[in-house]
Amino acid sequence: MFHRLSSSFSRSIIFPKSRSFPQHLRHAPILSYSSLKMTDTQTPDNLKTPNSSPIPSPTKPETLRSLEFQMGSCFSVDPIIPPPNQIVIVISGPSGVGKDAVINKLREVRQGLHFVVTATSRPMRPGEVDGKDYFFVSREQFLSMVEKEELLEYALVYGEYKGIPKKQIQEFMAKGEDIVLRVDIQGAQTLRRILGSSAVFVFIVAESELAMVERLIDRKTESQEELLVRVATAREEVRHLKKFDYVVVNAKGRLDDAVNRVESIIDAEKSKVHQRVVRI
Ligand SMILES: Nc1ncnc2c1ncn2[C@@H]1O[C@H](COP(=O)(O)OP(=O)(O)OP(=O)(O)O)[C@@H](O)[C@H]1O
Repeated sequence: MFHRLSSSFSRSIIFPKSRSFPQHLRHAPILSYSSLKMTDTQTPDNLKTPNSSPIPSPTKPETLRSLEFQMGSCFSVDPIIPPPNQIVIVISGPSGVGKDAVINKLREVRQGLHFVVTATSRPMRPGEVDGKDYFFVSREQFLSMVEKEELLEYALVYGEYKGIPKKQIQEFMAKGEDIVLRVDIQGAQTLRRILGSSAVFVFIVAESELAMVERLIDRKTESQEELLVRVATAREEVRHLKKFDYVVVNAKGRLDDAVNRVESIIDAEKSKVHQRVVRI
């Protein structure tokens, strides 16, 4: 290193021909051999002068200017890589695995995400809030949205319509937010056809079938008949796992772990060299 520096500095300096090289740097101090920082103990004997005064070290700005001069251009303050693209993350899984629980927690702990509010024709459950949990609309209103092509995807789920309003996604992506969609397996399949690999698909599972069924029973929002349909459907739905990009286990009492895992997926996606590009 020492040899390379000293020999290059001892040669005459040729000004770069680049037009971009700023005028003021043409007069910038050039680091010479004598200005290289070197403590007395490191100085070779044959270079020591009697009663030599301490050699002043170049300041940081001087070093920078000198390096810029030798590189032939100024160092840019622009980011080396552009900011990551916004992502669309689709969270799905069988009924009762805890999709809403994961999403509600994610909402609390992570900034910069927009959780798309799905439109549905199903009646409100106790504790649900219109515009927060879902946009509750009549069947007629829902079908009118379908006709006007205002929905990215829609489906008839357990006898009720559910659909994703396109405008909401476009608006929040324009604001720089990442989009979280919460859909059932049927919806995820349709979204995969529409969005392909431009979106990230995450499958939430319970640790076991029994745990999932117990959660549904404990939730006390379905009748015995409805429970049977959901459980039978869930058993079939687990087979769709292979069409997803990631799987997250939401084990009993371990909701935070599941949410951390989803956050890690978002972080990994944001760090991808080849970013996904979503157009809706
Ligand atoms: N990790 C967990 N440990 C214990 N209970 C949980 C956990 N995750 C969710 N639950 C509970 O399980 C029940 C079902 O969860 P949730 O409603 O979020 O499921 P879901 O997948 O959104 O269901 P659906 O698709 O039917 O709407 C809820 O009562 C919820 O509080």
